[in-house]
Amino acid sequence: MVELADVVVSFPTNDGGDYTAVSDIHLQVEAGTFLSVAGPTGCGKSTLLNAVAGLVAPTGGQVLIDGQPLRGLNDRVGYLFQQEALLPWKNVLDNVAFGLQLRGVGKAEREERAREWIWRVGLSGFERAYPHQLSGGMRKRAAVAQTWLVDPDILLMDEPFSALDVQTRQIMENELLDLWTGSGKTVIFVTHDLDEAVSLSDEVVLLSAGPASHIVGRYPIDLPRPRNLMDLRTRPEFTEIYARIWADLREEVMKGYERTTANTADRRR
Ligand SMILES: Nc1ncnc2c1ncn2[C@@H]1O[C@H](COP(=O)(O)OP(=O)(O)OP(=O)(O)O)[C@@H](O)[C@H]1O
Repeated sequence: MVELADVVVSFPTNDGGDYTAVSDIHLQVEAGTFLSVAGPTGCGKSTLLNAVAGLVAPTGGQVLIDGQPLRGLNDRVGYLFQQEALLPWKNVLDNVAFGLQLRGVGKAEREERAREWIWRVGLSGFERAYPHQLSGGMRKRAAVAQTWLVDPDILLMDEPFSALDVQTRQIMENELLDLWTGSGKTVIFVTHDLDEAVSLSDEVVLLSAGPASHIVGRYPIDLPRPRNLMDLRTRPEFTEIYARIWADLREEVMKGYERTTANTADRRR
């Protein structure tokens, strides 16, 4: 289980002060849950993921993994970013196998395991291709294989599909659910896209507008699984829960927007 116990994260500002990004975050994520975090832009979604990854140390409170306080980097997580994570000078096989190479796994074994994952994500035949020779969707598939291959218990995903076109994105979301189903892995998925959050998740957590962003709502998503995302979005149960969360999110988005425009007006004066 991942637990954020009264987590506060502040960053130093250029004028010598502090900016509190998130505050009083109390959240328990049961093992095997698919949880999404949504909220207005800049509210601190990535900061929370970074805290779970151990890339950012909380200024207050703590992150607990199976009840143990996290110190330093969290070696149980795999992190899938929005940005390209593949190394441009390595081919698909070497990119996918890279995590195992870092762990000292021998060449023959890591290549065999990488080939298995390359096949699972539909990239067989492209083992020797370099990232620039692949489409955005194929690069994302390779990154999914790279993350999944090292078999992390916890997957942190920061808007992983946002740069993809709509159709590729839907295909990737479906594939992600297929991979996750039955894996027992805990997923914490950050997205701007409420539609994506509702369709994929067991629960959606909504953060308030920053600064000192906190949790304003937790919404269990009781849609049946397995889900076919191509059909799910037209179902009345989907639109009902979507509309409920959107009403709250919209309020936070407007608050964030008003604060940003007020700050801009102050600076102009
Ligand atoms: N390393 C840092 N140093 C200073 N400020 C930071 C740092 N990282 C994040 N912040 C600030 O903390 C706040 C939250 O940032 P974060 O990237 O977590 O938000 P987000 O919700 O993921 O944003 P977006 O939705 O735009 O991707 C922002 O105001 C950001 O400027």
